[in-house]
Amino acid sequence: MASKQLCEEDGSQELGSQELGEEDGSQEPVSLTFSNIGFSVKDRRTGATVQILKSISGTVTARRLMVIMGSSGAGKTTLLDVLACNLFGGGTVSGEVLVNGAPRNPREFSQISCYVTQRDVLLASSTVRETLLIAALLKLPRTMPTAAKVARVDAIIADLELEGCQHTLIGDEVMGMKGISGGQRRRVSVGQELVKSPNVLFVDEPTSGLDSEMAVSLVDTLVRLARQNRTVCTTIHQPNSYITSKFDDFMLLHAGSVSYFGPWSESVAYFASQGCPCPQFASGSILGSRPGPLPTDFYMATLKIRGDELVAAWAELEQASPKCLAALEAGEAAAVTAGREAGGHGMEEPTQELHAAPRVSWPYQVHVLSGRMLRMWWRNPAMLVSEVSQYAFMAIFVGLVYLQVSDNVATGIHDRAASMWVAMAILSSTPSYTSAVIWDKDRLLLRRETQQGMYNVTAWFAAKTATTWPVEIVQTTLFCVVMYWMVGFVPSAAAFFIFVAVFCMFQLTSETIGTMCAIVCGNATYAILLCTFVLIFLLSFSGFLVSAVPVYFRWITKISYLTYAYAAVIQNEFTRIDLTTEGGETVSGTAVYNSERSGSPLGPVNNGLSIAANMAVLLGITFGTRALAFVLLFALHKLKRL
Ligand SMILES: Nc1ncnc2c1ncn2[C@@H]1O[C@H](COP(=O)(O)OP(=O)(O)OP(=O)(O)O)[C@@H](O)[C@H]1O
Repeated sequence: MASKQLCEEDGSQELGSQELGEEDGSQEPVSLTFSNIGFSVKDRRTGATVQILKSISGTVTARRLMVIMGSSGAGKTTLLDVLACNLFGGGTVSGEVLVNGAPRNPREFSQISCYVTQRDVLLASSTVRETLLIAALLKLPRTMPTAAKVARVDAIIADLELEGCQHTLIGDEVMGMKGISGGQRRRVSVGQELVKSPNVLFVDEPTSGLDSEMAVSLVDTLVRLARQNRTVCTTIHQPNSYITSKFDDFMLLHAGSVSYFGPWSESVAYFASQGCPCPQFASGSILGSRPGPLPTDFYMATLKIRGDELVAAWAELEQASPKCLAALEAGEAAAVTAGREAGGHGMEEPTQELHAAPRVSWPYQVHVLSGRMLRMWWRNPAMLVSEVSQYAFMAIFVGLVYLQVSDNVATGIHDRAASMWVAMAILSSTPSYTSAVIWDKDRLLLRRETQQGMYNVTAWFAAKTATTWPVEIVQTTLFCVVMYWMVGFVPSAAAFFIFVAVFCMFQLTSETIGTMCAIVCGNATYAILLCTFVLIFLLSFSGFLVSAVPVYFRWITKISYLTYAYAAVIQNEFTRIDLTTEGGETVSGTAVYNSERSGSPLGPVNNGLSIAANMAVLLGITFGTRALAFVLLFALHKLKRL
């Protein structure tokens, strides 16, 4: 019943043909032909080339469900990655992929195709409904009314039987957020892709983690989608007999090569012709009346024993005659007739012009993403509380160590300077490490969703900055409020606000440095190592230690944000206070800062710039590093190295 709903919707019956018509206009039958596909990577240890896919050829046709099977490690996912233009992390692809007979344009192809990957990459803090709604809001054309987008989400929820958990969080056990089950996650991933009603749908192991009833229902959905003029290619693990009865075309891989490709219905006869009769169908089977293994189970078992032989036989056959392609063409004609008889879409001539629907505007992308990022904070109060209490605890710690510093020259100078230095050491490491760890989760979601064409990487970065920076500023302000008054710095509103402003810029820069390290390294462990190295480097070459820095490293003090931040807060404090000696003599703090008094320890800190000038440079560094982080992100995203 629910399934019917989705079909009707896709047939533009329910939601207004105007809006969907626009989208369906691009829903032309697409056939994907690939020949001699190879994929190789370099072995990290030996440097030798490892051939993962070897000369794979085939066709995926509209209205037919194409299933790729093979043992674990046979190359199914890699083949889907190649066909879906979803390769990350290097490797060399060879061969040719044609879309409706014309060379594939990856950009255009990504707009008409969708890929449900094996691993579900979903935002833990969103509910099922929100996840699908955000996909609909960002993926569907801007000309489509929001009500129609919501209606489509409703239809998908019904079709994938997610009504019962639509308001449940996706969740993440590692984060301590209880959420939906593994099977429900799989369905949400498929639903995210169905939102755009793609022409071509790649699905990697859609049934893994599902019970058999749900697996059948999902495969039924894929068949239905195929019959609606779509090209559907999927890998499936351990299908039951009901599921195999739905297969149209079938490719069997063994160690990166094809051992059979053609209509599913002909596979039994083909294996029999190679001396491997499937017991279930063999006449005079020794199994008698007992049911034999399913053909798929039999093929997998046979490949284990005679895999190389079957691969060689198939290669020979392919060279001799393109039998499989001819068979597929025959199969396609049958499917079209079946589609007509079933009252499906009328047959349209395949076209080579693939139209992309206009995407939603950039500000709208930022708006939707910002909302989602903000929700993440209040949906996960434990995370918010732990962040805030962490800063409060650190501030109390510094405050207690340097509680109410004296105005005595002997200790007052040192304690003020040291407390600020310790605060900066804390506010350089904490936010940078946190952002490096968070990036690890963000990266996968960003990669997946930009690959799905949901939004631009620029929109994500703008939303991230717009939502993270206010939280960072609140945390730093809290830190400063507690520490400033506990340590007993000069009781002046102007001095306090300058102190807060400098520390906020300092903290934002530290956070960006952590993000940059994470973007470059690609994982949190290496990012934290790199971050530690960078921060130690910058801390060692700034402040008190400047005079000890070798001449050839002096340039580092000039670019270190610590130099300017420290000079600003020290100057802000010392130029407003007077200190006293043991003998009761009054010493001006300004004189101490300007080293007009012999033995002043602040000489190396004074960089000759005013407070305003130091703050201006710090502001420039804050925005400069942010811009640099964006350039890095953008470049690695373009190079598919995220
Ligand atoms: N970038 C890569 N670098 C090194 N090896 C790779 C790379 N990509 C894939 N492989 C290797 O290629 C082989 C095929 O991997 P693939 O994920 O395509 O297999 P699969 O058939 O989908 O397996 P499964 O069913 O277990 O998911 C595996 O041995 C895998 O380790």
